[in-house]
Amino acid sequence: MPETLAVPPFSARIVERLGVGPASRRERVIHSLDGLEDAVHPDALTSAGAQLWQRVLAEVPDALSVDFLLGLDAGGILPTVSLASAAGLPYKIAWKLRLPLDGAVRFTEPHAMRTDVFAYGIAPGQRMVLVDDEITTGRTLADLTRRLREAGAAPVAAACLVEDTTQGAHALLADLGIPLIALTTIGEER
Ligand SMILES: O=P(O)(O)OC[C@H]1O[C@H](OP(=O)(O)OP(=O)(O)O)[C@H](O)[C@@H]1O
Repeated sequence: MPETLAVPPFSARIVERLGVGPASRRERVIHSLDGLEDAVHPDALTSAGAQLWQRVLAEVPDALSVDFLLGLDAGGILPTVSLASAAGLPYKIAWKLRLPLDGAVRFTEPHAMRTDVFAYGIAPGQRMVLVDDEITTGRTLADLTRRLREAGAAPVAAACLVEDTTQGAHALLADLGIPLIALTTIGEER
């Protein structure tokens, strides 16, 4: 019996991609289907955040010293809140919304209908862990990483609930010096 991880249904794209990879991998994330018909117990959210934070700390011990978590609108919001709660760290959300605020870090989500995303209130020297619900190509987090660095900030790692390992995200982010830590994966084992 494979380990079942609590992954509330934050993104329709996760559900769409459950057909990727061997059945044993699907069983590990099948819990994400629970929320399509049944209400999700809040313990699932708490558990997902706690498990993911333990994995982040195992790979990036200095993650505890970051200034905040930076999550992505929209699917990344709930995992960011649950991870921040587990970590005891503050969080910010990068919004798909242009607001009349100075100094926004603008980055691109290539596949989205609204491609422009804005991280507000980023200051030089700030360190952060990036958070999203599911990572497919990794191109969104790669562009965010580059733009944050241009602004003088320092992303140190990325955390997600589900990584599709067929799309090269791990290698793309590793090339940028960003370890990608996933609660679970779909697709082939790395
Ligand atoms: O690894 P990538 O290929 O860059 O894709 C990852 C992004 O795709 C999803 O967002 P999406 O816009 O599909 O949904 P959302 O707005 O509901 O978060 C997901 O939440 C990530 O932000």
